[in-house]
Amino acid sequence: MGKVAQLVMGPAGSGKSTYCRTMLTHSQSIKRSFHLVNLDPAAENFEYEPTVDIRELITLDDVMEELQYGPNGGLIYCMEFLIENLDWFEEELQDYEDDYLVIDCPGQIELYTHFTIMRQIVEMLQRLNYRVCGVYILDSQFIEDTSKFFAGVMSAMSAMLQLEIPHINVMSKMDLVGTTKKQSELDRFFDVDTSLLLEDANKETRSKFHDLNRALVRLIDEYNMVNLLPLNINDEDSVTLILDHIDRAVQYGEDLEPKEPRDEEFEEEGGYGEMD
Ligand SMILES: Nc1nc2c(ncn2[C@@H]2O[C@H](COP(=O)(O)OP(=O)(O)OP(=O)(O)O)[C@@H](O)[C@H]2O)c(=O)[nH]1
Ligand SMILES: [Mg+2]
Repeated sequence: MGKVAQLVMGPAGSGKSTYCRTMLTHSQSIKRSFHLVNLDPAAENFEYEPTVDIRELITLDDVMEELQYGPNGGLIYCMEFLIENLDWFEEELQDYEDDYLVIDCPGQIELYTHFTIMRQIVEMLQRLNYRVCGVYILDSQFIEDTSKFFAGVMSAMSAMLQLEIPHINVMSKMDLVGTTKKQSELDRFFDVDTSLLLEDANKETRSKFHDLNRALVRLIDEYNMVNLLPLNINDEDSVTLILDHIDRAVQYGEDLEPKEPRDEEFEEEGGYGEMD
């Protein structure tokens, strides 16, 4: 089946760790074996024990205490330390020959805009024959207004351009907007109609910014940022849909041989009717 890794990125607090937890729960219900990899040196508790954990190499608390770094500088220090010790990471991954990783990343936006750290991690995974899919999590507050939406989309786009891997964007915390926004307002962002976006953006900004709005909308059109998938952690279908997109992006399972059912399984399951 080959090796697959979801690299879960996004701004601080956007719901990356919750997404990873939701994916792991989902994987159990569909009987796939996913491994959680934690790359956040400041992470606290996990419901699922990470299979690989950067905190075994370095923790943010130690860096802040011993080197007197602040939290943001300290985090970048930790990630650079990981890059200097990529052989540690490689060794930790060696045991997993044919596997599926869900990699929880830190929320420092700098990692996705101008540092090359994530790119180096992707290159290492590719060297180990992982097919990597970028999963960029934006939370639903980014659809509160058009300028926030632009800001979110720009950050997702910079990650996408920097990493050059199959990429999907997920809008998390949709359970929080369900009741407050009308479906027609939501469609504007999910099934992006850029002319409506431009209209809204122009209403929200002074006229000297209208050219900029037009340029941003054109960029969204050209890079096909329309692909924003809603995640409602209480709705299994939304998780299934996201995983389907990722499967297609990394061509998961395309190299699988069709399986013959064993006789007893076949009978228990009631013949061909129940097979998947
Ligand atoms: N209602 C709701 N709350 C969520 C959802 N996803 C995350 N949260 C909450 O948002 C906060 C941040 O979620 P995390 O999953 O820790 O976000 P993160 O992106 O991993 O955060 P950092 O690692 O600190 O960057 C927590 O209080 C979560 O409980 C969601 O889908 N719905
Ligand atoms: Mg987190």
